[in-house]
Amino acid sequence: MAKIVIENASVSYFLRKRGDVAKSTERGAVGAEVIIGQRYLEIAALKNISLRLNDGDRVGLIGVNGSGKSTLLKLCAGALGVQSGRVTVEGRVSPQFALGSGLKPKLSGRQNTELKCLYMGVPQSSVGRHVEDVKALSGLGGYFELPVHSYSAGMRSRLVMSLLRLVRGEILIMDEWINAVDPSLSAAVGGLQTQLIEKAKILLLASHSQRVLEEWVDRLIWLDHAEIRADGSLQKVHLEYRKWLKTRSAYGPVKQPT
Ligand SMILES: Nc1ncnc2c1ncn2[C@@H]1O[C@H](COP(=O)(O)OP(=O)(O)OP(=O)(O)O)[C@@H](O)[C@H]1O
Repeated sequence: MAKIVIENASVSYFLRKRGDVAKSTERGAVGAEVIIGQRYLEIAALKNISLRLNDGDRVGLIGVNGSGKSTLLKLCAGALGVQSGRVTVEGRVSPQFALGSGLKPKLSGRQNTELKCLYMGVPQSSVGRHVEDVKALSGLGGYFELPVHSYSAGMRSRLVMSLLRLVRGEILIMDEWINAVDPSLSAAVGGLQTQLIEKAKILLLASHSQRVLEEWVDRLIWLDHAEIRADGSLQKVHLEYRKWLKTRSAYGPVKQPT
């Protein structure tokens, strides 16, 4: 049995105060509230979040930029602690969203893949096989042995997408859908993603794409300014979200009704 239970959890990021901090509390169209403390600026990324994900759940996360989606994914993946509240995770977590982050530009595709194997908990005895699998899927050929800083943007994407080979676990946590660079790879990676999602006991997926959400989830959680604004069926919550988007400006605070 896999489950995630979050009880009244709050997460803040803290930044050292520098310069004219008063301006940093100005409200824009995106992001969490910035609070001026004695020595630090506090960004309140999640406030009093409670939610429960059970075996079989296929859940999407939506919300405008900076509403807290990635922070919630990190919390569920055990990559962040809470300031208050409690998080209980039962089952092995696969944080797919972390695949592209932390690539070392000076290391080769092969060396980066070996490091990711360690991070993803691949047993030592099968690292070699997994690295060869990633190389084959990537189609990078000899470039797999060259430093990542020498790759084109598309080649880098190929490496990142091929790292999907290393993902395993009961709870699949995915950030924005990876956009494939060319059709030959997208078919292979798409197939791999489908297999992973079908095998997963719980899927938690943050995406701005209605098409992606409709394909994979049936429950939707809408985050707004660090809080859960709605949690329900995909159709109902997406409709509410779209209506709400029309009432606000993309550049500044919410429009006043005329
Ligand atoms: N490492 C960090 N240090 C400081 N603040 C951070 C950090 N990561 C996120 N934040 C802040 O926390 C808030 C929530 O960010 P988060 O990345 O969770 O949002 P998001 O909904 O995933 O956004 P997006 O759709 O743009 O990816 C934002 O206000 C952001 O500025």
